[in-house]
Amino acid sequence: MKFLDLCKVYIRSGAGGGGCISFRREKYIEYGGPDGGDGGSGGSVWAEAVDGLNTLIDFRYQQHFFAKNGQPGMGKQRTGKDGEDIVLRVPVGTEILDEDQETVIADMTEVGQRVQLARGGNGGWGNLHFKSATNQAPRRSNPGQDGVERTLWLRLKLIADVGLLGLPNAGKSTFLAATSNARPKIADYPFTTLHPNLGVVGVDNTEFVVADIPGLIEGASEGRGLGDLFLGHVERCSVLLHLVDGTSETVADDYRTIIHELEAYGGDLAEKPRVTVLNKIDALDEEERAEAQKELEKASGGPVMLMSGVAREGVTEVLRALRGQIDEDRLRHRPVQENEPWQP
Ligand SMILES: Nc1nc2c(ncn2[C@@H]2O[C@H](COP(=O)(O)OP(=O)(O)OP(=O)(O)O)[C@@H](O)[C@H]2O)c(=O)[nH]1
Repeated sequence: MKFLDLCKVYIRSGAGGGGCISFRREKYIEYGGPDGGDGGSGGSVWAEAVDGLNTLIDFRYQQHFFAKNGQPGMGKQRTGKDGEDIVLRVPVGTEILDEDQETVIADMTEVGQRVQLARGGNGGWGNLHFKSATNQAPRRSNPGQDGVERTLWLRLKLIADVGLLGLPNAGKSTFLAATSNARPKIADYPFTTLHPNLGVVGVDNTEFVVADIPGLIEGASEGRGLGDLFLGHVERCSVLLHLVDGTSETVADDYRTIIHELEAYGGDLAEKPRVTVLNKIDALDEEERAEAQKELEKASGGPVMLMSGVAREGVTEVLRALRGQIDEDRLRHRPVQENEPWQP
């Protein structure tokens, strides 16, 4: 799965078709009046934010978007055909920038949002339009208006759906590398992850974005360690994935350390839906698994899933659980639709 967050596109709207000069010619009718039709309009170029996309990869394969010109007008008062519009389908969170890469033309933040990037040229008037009391046989028509050509940049700012939490060495980078396109550094020492890594994760033909947050340590919310810097990113996630290292002697304490940090940070972080996972179960036998799971369930007061990022055991189940939470969150935050019955 590839992932791209900046790309250049060339767009051009269609020119309008020219107006037509023509006169009615029929048997037994002398001096038939003007009957030249107008040109059709050129196609416009639009951008539309759509659901279910989270990369700009398609724009690597196609960068040119030229709408068709309008057709010229014709005799017998026939108007030329309009050029068809072109729509660039972009993921939600895409910014459209001018050629300078600085001026933001549009920020596509909502599904269905549509912005016109280049307007198609108007069609020219045919000579029928120029008929007047003093000029019954005008030999005049207008050319169509030119199309507009632009170079634009698309920049995708992904907002992570899932924030990965856990003490240093809990296996966050390993999980992200195993499930997504992200290639984080993995090492057997704390704080391998210095910047949040974003990865697009796929499960059951849907995708979502996971952000790896550098290991939280005690006191991170007061600015110690690196964690605090990145808690801000977690704030916008709809669900948190909390990984606990199953090989630790102190799983319950490890769990609480993170929860305390979340509470200390404030906002609604601690109230966010969470999926709690006991990781590295490949290194535990049956009995140790059960014991650690029980301990963690007691500490968290909720269900605990078992997983091994390395052996890929239980990974799909965890991804499905996350997907479920993301969907629930979307339903909760969805704007009320028109005509939707009110529900208390
Ligand atoms: N046995 C076992 N080891 C694992 C598993 N997942 C990760 N590890 C090991 O645990 C160590 C730390 O893994 P990372 O993925 O770097 O942990 P992290 O939570 O991202 O660590 P930081 O980036 O430092 O916060 C590495 O040596 C991994 O090989 C697992 O499922 N089973």
